[in-house]
Amino acid sequence: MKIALFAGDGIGPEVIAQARRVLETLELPGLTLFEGDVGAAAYRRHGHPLPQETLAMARAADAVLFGAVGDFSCDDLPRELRPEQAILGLRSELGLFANLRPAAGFPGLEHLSSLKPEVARSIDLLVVRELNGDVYFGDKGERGSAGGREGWDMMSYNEAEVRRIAHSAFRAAMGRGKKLTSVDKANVLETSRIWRETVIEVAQEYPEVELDHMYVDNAAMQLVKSPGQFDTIVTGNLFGDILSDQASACVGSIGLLASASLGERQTDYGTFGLYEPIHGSAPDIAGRGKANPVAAVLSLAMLLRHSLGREQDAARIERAVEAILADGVLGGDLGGTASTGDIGDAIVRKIVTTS
Ligand SMILES: NC(=O)c1ccc[n+]([C@@H]2O[C@H](COP(=O)([O-])OP(=O)(O)OC[C@H]3O[C@@H](n4cnc5c(N)ncnc54)[C@H](O)[C@@H]3O)[C@@H](O)[C@H]2O)c1
Ligand SMILES: CC(C)[C@H](C(=O)O)[C@@H](O)C(=O)O
Ligand SMILES: [Mg+2]
Repeated sequence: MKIALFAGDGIGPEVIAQARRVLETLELPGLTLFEGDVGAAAYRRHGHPLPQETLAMARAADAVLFGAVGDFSCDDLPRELRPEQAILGLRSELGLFANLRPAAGFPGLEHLSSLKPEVARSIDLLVVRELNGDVYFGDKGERGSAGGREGWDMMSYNEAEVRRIAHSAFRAAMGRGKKLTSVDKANVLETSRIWRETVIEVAQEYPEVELDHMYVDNAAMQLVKSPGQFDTIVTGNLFGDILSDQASACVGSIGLLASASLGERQTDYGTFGLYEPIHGSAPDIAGRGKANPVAAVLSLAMLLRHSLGREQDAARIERAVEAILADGVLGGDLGGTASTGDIGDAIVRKIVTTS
């Protein structure tokens, strides 16, 4: 079993260090870890945010655990050299089109949500975000116009792209509450019209799943008004990016939400995937022990479940995280005083003492 660790920039290395400690606590037999450079760190060392060696390491691994990329010092670089291209490049080069972003309340943390506790308590949803298409990967550029320089980004989805993410979402919904909400902007966008029609077509193959459709503006509103109505949400790359950050504040903090990015490649142990917190490199708190490592640790749990077939180890980690949060081991993002290392310590201790 091979796991590639790409820590990246800002708080990436801080949270990945804690996830690594948790992984090492499990003492999995036959596990090899590799470390690769991504993001601004890779740009400084190799002149590129996603060096060929890193991509090759990802391809040779059974799974990738990713921290975060992004550094304001790189804001003026051409787009293809910006740190964010590392994660975008990995997602597209590795064919990771299905991004699973679960958001569920943690018992005892309801009062720390941005919502009323009784509303926060009802959250248990999964955002299935398409990750290889949309305005992210369409043609883009800058051109002259009567109004001065004009930036443009092409938004598109074809039926094949929508069909494969719809299948992923319907399958995910089958394993959950059998309710799927497709989020689009079909009242305005042609892209969304094709999206909606294709999702309806795929739905024929999943008669047990109740499907509904919601415009993204309404979905953003419903997510804070009554998030308990959502079970599984399927949406495009851009809408999924935005709604998942919003869902994290409904749960309590962006430092809590994990993600899995999956494609079609199967390994000896499961489905190849890349796992990362939904948050970024958080330059405002980087290097000060203030980052919440829970999202990275829960991303490790998802990795063990989906890519290594180790459900019991995944569940052990998730139980430990829930327990330490209920015990009140909270970082600054949740109004507490625990440092990144304190939270990692508490998770490791909980795993060891409850096994
Ligand atoms: N997948 C990724 O690597 C990824 C994801 C999002 C943003 N980014 C990049 O990260 C950089 C910063 O972007 P941003 O500020 O918009 O988003 P961000 O997610 O890095 O931070 C948003 C806010 O949440 C806080 N936060 C984030 N993670 C936290 C954690 N684990 N614990 C406590 N607080 C946390 C930050 O301090 C900040 O106030 C940019 O360069 C952006 O492109 C990368
Ligand atoms: C860093 C950026 C390219 C990325 C995205 O937009 O997908 C991030 O916001 C995320 O959610 O993983
Ligand atoms: Mg994002």
